[in-house]
Amino acid sequence: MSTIINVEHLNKNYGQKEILHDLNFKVDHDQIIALIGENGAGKTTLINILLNLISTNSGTVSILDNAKDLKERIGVMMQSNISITRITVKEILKLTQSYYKNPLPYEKLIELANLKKLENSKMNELSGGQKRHLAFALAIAGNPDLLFLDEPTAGMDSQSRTKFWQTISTLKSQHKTIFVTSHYLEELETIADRIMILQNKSIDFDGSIAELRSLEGESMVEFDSELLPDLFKSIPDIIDFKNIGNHYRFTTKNAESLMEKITPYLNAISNLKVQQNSLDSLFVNFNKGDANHE
Ligand SMILES: Nc1ncnc2c1ncn2[C@@H]1O[C@H](COP(=O)(O)OP(=O)(O)OP(=O)(O)O)[C@@H](O)[C@H]1O
Repeated sequence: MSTIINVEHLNKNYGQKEILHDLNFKVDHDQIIALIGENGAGKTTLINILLNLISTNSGTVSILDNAKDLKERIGVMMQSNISITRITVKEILKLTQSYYKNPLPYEKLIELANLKKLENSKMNELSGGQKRHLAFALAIAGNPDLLFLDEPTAGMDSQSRTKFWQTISTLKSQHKTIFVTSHYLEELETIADRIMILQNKSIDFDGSIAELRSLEGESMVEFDSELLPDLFKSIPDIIDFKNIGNHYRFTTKNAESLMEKITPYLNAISNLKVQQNSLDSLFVNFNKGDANHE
């Protein structure tokens, strides 16, 4: 099978400012890739380069092996909402479908994008969240193989977000490849096959969430105790330790060995909580580790 995205030695500057430095990665079929990074890290810049909307300073980018029908096979939902016009949702979707050889059937399209109740609304009458639904519908109208989603759920209510990610899951099961950026890391956590962390101008981490956990800590253990913090200092495999007043919080690679260590003190411990580390805290730890290494 061909490679969906292939990036080699990609460099990008805006004027004197270097944004991306020597990026190298490949994306294969049927994957959901989450590109995460702080504001200004360069995520949108990278997507714009992949879409050939802006140029690189050097390096090569190939999408779908530069197929002749490339435009037909890519769907895009950018951060900014579509411009406002007075035509209806149905009219713009039908028009967009007409540009493609094998568009999604109209009924399927409005169902997937959650637009059934809005098909006769004029575009300029849609709310911010509803415009995101429409932007998504326009992105998938052509039944693309590769979908770029830049902050897709920004402005959507929580029910819509849940439905949106279910739809993304369905699309993946239909062999679509999805490249998504979002600051809502808890949403990406369950859906992404692969996490790419963009920081310091390069891809600093590229792997599964399980791999990120093995690097940055499987679990978070929290409890309240009157005991002195020194008692807890010799516990192995601790990645991060916080003690505020009576509250203790450990990020650990090995929750079992931590539990063994604290078992003798269980009488003096309350509100014990053990949970798998979230993508949010993994990302924070990753950033912290990176800052410490600088
Ligand atoms: N056209 C431009 N000209 C000059 N600098 C730009 C331009 N577009 C973006 N930048 C700068 O490039 C950097 C990366 O911006 P980019 O929009 O790619 O970040 P991002 O990771 O998508 O951020 P966010 O999470 O806030 O959307 C930022 O410092 C931004 O100010």
